[in-house]
Formats: sequence, structure tokens, C-alpha cells
Amino acid sequence: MHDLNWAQRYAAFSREIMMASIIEALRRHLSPFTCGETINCHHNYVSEEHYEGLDLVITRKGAISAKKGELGIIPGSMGTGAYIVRGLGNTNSYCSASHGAGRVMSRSQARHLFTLADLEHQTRGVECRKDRGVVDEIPAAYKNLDEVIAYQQDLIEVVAKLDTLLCIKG
Ligand SMILES: Nc1nc2c(ncn2[C@@H]2O[C@H](COP(=O)(O)O)[C@@H](O)[C@H]2O)c(=O)[nH]1
Ligand SMILES: [Mn+2]
Repeated sequence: MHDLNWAQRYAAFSREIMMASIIEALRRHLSPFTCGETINCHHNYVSEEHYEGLDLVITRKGAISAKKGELGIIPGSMGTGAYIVRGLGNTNSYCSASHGAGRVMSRSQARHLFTLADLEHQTRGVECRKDRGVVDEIPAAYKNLDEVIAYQQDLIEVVAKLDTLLCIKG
């Protein structure tokens, strides 16, 4: 656990640096703005938590923390935006929710099924990469985000739905 926690602190620090870099870049191009509450939402991680008198090691693989009042983000795909959500603290899921819409098909299936023209069509209006290297992330390869959110109304409440304008793939 010691080494794992070290690695997760390293990841958290990386996220802080990325956030600071993005805000700095935006400040150079936008009118002056202030930042409100920030959302620090990770997935595929391990956390020591206490439920029903038990000390547990919770692995949130493909899941985010959704403790009562905690803000999170549940994204859909390059073309379908994301939801900002607030956890309801449902202990039936160990206070967890999904970390995204999730896939309906594998990356290789998506590459076989869809063309570059499909990608251009499905990401129309979004400033993003439109090359063969990201066809496996085409919006139709993911589940319907609104449905995925509807299925977890007992885990989270919706704060806002964001439309995607810009999508940057690392
Ligand atoms: N808003 C966006 N959501 C995306 C994008 N690519 C994938 N996704 C969704 O996020 C989760 C997490 O993906 P992962 O690859 O980091 O595990 C996934 O389930 C999708 O629903 C995107 O470009 N923009
Ligand atoms: Mn993931």
C-alpha cells in the first residue's frame, strides 16, 4: 500500500500540474476569469475506506468516487460531451459511480467498422483530431451517455451537462 499510495500521489501531482498549465494557457488567450470549485476526479485507483465496521481496500476500476456531496466528471466520447455530477454516497456501490459512458465495442472492432469519413461526420462541430489514429475512439464505439447516467440516478445527481467544443488526445 505504501508504494501504491506513493504512485497515486505522483499521479495526483501530475494532474495538478496539467490543470495549472491549462489555466495558464487559457489566461493568455481569454478575458480575465476566476476559478471556482475544482474537480479532482480520478479512476482506476485504490483507496482505503471504512464500510459497515470493516476496513476495506476499494479498487475503483472503471469507476470514480461518488461520496455524498463529492463532485465528479463522467465523460462520453469525443463527440458527446460530459456530465458534471455530485455523489449521493450510496454505500451499495461503496460510494462509486461509472467513470465514463464505456465502450460498446473493442478498439479493433471500431477500426474495422468505421471509416475516416464516419469519424469526421460524428465529430462535426468539435475541434479535435480527425485522423486514422483516433478512429477507435469514434463516438459510435461508446455507449449512450444519457442512458448510462440515467441508470445510476441512485449513485449520483447531475450538476451540469457539458457539450464538447475541443477535444485534445495526448
Ligand atoms: N468527453 C470525452 N469522453 C471520452 C473521450 N474518450 C473516451 N471518453 C469516455 O471516457 C471514458 C474513459 O475513457 P478512458 O479511455 O480514459 O478509460 C470512456 O468510458 C468514455 O466513455 C473523449 O475524447 N472525450
Ligand atoms: Mn479508463
